[in-house]
Amino acid sequence: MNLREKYGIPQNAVITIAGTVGVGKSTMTKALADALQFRTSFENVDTNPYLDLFYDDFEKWSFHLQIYFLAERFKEQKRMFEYGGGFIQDRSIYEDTGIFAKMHWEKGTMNNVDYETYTNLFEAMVMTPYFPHPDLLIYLEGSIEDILSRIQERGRAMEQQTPVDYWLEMHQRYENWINSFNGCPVLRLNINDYDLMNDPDCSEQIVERIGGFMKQTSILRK
Ligand SMILES: Nc1ncnc2c1ncn2[C@@H]1O[C@H](COP(=O)(O)OP(=O)(O)O)[C@@H](O)[C@H]1O
Ligand SMILES: Nc1ncnc2c1ncn2[C@H]1C[C@H](O)[C@@H](COP(=O)(O)O)O1
Repeated sequence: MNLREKYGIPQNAVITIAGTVGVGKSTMTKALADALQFRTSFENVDTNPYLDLFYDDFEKWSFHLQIYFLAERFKEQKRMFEYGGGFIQDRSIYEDTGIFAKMHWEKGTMNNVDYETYTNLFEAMVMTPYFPHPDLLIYLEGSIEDILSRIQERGRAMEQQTPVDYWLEMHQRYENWINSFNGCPVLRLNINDYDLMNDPDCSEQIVERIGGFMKQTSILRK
């Protein structure tokens, strides 16, 4: 019996991994997809035509980048639906609007007209009964010190040159955002409570928690 069957996780489940930049979403996505034999849906940073430009000039490129991310995530949503689920997704679509677009608008690096155009489009596409929400959102949380050292260790040039205040603000916004998020069930995992790099049993422990949590939330929803 595989881990998915052992812990009663439905074959068609869609699990999305949320959390601030550098917290460990991609690493968790790979580990869970391997453990559950699920497909992955990644953000593709290397082929994103706006990301470098955006980090060089937030004001000029924030609208273009948000539209690009929205289109990419929507296409991924369609792909997951067409396969009939069974996916681990690296970052949820909700973070684009709830964290990034909102933060740039409030900081003045996205103007009012662009923000309104973007939010109207987002709501028309996502906030409808036709949009399938994930079965579970796993929220990865950790201290800002650990997250900054992970961003450093990963070494993406565009992120290294960004002032630390940007990451501090984002970290704070994530905490506020997740406390009021109600788009789907949320399981919080603290990055100090597992060690995907050195502990071979850790994936199974996480799958066990997911299975228990999904069982509990499906009973509560009945
Ligand atoms: N459980 C972990 N323990 C130690 N380092 C980790 C862990 N998960 C991720 N990392 C490291 O932290 C950095 C950021 O991880 P990544 O998965 O790319 O984050 P995200 O996708 O959230 O931006 C990478 O260098 C990765 O190797
Ligand atoms: N919606 C977004 N707006 C601005 N920047 C974004 C958005 N989504 C992702 N990003 C950036 C943040 C990182 O530099 C890369 C990849 O994110 P990661 O958390 O490392 O997977 O894209």
